[in-house]
Amino acid sequence: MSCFDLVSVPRRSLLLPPCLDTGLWVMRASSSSVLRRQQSLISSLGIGGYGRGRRRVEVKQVRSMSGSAANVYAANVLRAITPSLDPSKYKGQAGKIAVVGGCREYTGAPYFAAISALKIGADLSHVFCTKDASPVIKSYSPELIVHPILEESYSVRDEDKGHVSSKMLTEVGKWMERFDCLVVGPGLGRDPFLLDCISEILKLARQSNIPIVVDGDGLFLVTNCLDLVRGYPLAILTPNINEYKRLVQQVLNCEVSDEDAHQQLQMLARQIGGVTIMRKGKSDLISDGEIVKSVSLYGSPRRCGGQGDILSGSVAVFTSWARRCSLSVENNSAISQTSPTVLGCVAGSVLLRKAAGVAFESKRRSTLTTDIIEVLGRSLEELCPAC
Ligand SMILES: NC(=O)C1=CN([C@@H]2O[C@H](COP(=O)(O)OP(=O)(O)OC[C@H]3O[C@@H](n4cnc5c(N)ncnc54)[C@H](OP(=O)(O)O)[C@@H]3O)[C@@H](O)[C@H]2O)[C@@H](O)CC1
Ligand SMILES: Nc1ncnc2c1ncn2[C@@H]1O[C@H](COP(=O)(O)OP(=O)(O)OP(=O)(O)O)[C@@H](O)[C@H]1O
Ligand SMILES: [Mg+2]
Repeated sequence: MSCFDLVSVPRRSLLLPPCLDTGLWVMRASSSSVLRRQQSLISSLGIGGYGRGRRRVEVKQVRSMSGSAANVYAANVLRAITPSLDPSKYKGQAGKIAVVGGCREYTGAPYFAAISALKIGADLSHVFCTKDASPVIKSYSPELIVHPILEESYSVRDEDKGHVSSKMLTEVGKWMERFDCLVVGPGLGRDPFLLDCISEILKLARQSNIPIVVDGDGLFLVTNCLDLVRGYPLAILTPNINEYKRLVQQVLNCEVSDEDAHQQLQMLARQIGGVTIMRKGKSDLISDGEIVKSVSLYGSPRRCGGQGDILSGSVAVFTSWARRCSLSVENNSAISQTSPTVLGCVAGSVLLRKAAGVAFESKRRSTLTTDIIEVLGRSLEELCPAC
């Protein structure tokens, strides 16, 4: 069964799978309305670029553009896994996300991840952070549920560490089963005691079969202790350029290759036992060791810090939606074999890039992460209208 079968949810069905290698499309219904829908999807993506002195390039032909085909595929995945707004649903059904991160130095990163999850459509978003970071994060937004339970070495005496660690684990444990996805690492810092505690949280999440997006300092931890995620199919690693380099050196014992980027990523994911990895960059490359997908929608030329944090929160929401989709008996026949973690990465990436592009259109050089968060809803609406 092809991955694109997943996007044949009736309300949103448009196309059969693009052959991403050739960029060719096969029409399910040979009607001009399909073409029109295709064009409208492309225009909602805003495919084009912002070269010097150049506005968006209008796309006239789908057939010859394998990059664009991949982007349309990504938008279709997003549309397929995004749940409809059904009045019979109750709070929590659209997702409960928890971000584990936030310390003295970094309070922005966990906030960006957690608020993005809400803006995209999750019902509840929690943050587990250090005691110092908590009042700051709470003051950014009343929407977030903030748990000041983590401690760094400087605030704990050596003899108290065992007790503090088990108390923290008990606290997190009380909530764990309720979460649909965990994001571990944005703004966590690298305090050794804190990272030891995080290892225990990772083990607990794994026992509870909860998807885990590992980002930022969570990747620093996991790269040095791969067994924490090895062989766990619900683990998603989202490395940036530095984090990917460390991962490749540690696991494959070689340098990052841009020529064999797809093969290297696939090999890396396999070597860690089939975790999903999204290598962030000019194109986001995603692999679970079986398949490799790429999202290269143009986005924005601004590289302000925090965009990866938005992405981690988004991937968490879309992964939990994709899982729900594949668990649903009703949809089973139409759902592809593609793992929900890969689908979640694809959807998160296309949305972030679209929103970054929208924000850049108005803010230009002054575009910041908060500007991108502000247009997440509008961007999602353009890709997947609520009604
Ligand atoms: N507004 C906010 O709150 C934001 C907070 N953010 C948060 O920042 C954290 C780091 O993420 P990042 O993306 O800067 O890490 P990255 O590119 O690997 O490193 C760049 C260089 O710095 C160095 N280095 C990093 N940490 C170090 C440490 N503790 N101690 C010493 N060196 C350290 C690193 O060195 P290396 O790892 O190679 O030793 C590399 O040379 C992470 O928690 C992220 O979520 C971001 O999300 C942005 C918005
Ligand atoms: N050269 C680029 N062109 C287009 N998009 C890019 C480029 N580099 C990164 N991105 C996109 O920006 C998003 C964040 O990636 P980035 O590498 O900045 O993550 P990060 O360093 O972890 O961010 P953060 O500052 O939040 O930690 C990803 O979706 C990525 O694809
Ligand atoms: Mg990052």
